Amino acid sequence: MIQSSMSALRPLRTLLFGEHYSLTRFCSGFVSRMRYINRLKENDAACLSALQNGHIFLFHRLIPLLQCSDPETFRPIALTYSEVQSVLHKCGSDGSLLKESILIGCSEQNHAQFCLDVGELDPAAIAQNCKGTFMDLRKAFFLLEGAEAPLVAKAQALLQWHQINRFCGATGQLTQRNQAGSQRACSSSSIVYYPKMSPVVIVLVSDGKRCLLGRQSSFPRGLYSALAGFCDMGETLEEALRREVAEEVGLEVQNIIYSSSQHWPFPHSSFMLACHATVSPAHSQLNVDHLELEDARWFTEEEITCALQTGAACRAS
Ligand SMILES: NC(=O)C1=CN([C@@H]2O[C@H](COP(=O)(O)OP(=O)(O)OC[C@H]3O[C@@H](n4cnc5c(N)ncnc54)[C@H](O)[C@@H]3O)[C@@H](O)[C@H]2O)C=CC1
Ligand SMILES: [Mg+2]
Repeated sequence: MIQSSMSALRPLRTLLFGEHYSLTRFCSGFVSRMRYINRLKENDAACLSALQNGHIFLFHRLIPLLQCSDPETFRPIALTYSEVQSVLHKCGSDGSLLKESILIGCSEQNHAQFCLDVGELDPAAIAQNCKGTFMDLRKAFFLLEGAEAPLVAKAQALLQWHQINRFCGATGQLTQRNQAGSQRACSSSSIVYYPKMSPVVIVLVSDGKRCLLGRQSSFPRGLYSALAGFCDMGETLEEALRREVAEEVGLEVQNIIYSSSQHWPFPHSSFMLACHATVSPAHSQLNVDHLELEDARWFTEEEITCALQTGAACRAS
């Protein structure tokens, strides 16, 4: 009975996951990778050994080292420990810098992944030795392969967090990081600091036919975006969303629906929580706070589709 129901499932499995699908491997691969990363965060010796067998992504003053396969596609360069050691030697460093690498993940091939900022060394020499280019993440972000953009963003965010959290806020003493770089601790106050993200709500408000987009004066010309704002201490997601929309465009929204979330590295790690919300057409008159937004407008679906298709600036009629 069990056997026959299992074999009945086989075509569906193949359809969903391909010929080489194996339930055991599929589940345990993810679980074991997550447990492995967790163990490396807690065990300095294991983390150091993983670094020696892992892959390292280089940054120079928070700018990632990338390889351009064609003008439209960039990839971060995964180097082995010995490759980085050799590049550092060629650039006049003794290689001790390698211990400052920070754990960022684990590849599907079970290689621990690290990032390292070589900010004290000559970027041109590093780039030449690695056959890559240091490229500002804001420019490269949308040209990176889908799965690699979050990894590079996470690496940059962690490197930045370490650079600006070297001292304990209570004692002013230098803090010490663990080998993985997943925390910093002050030996005087015993405070442990963890990498921080600021929660931000981003909301697409609709009146049933149109949706509301706004722009800050700092945005590139012609760029409009869904409204966004930082959550205040003590607020729920819904309270932050209602307050931000009220502050920025003077509307009271209803029917808040959570959609998805994303880490956003610029300028200092935000945790973006995306929602949809509505206002009734009778209450859609905008009262824009021009201290916060340069402009906000209602856009029709056709206007947005047209702007997305042409890549042109989204302009209201
Ligand atoms: N449509 C948008 O505005 C988009 C925003 N983002 C991200 O969301 C973030 C928040 O959006 P904004 O409209 O700028 O926020 P906002 O509407 O809350 O205004 C920013 C102001 O909030 C204050 N603030 C409160 N908590 C803060 C914190 N933890 N960190 C920094 N400032 C804080 C500061 O005075 C700052 O000038 C942006 O920094 C950006 O990274 C991303 C995509 C689109
Ligand atoms: Mg805002």
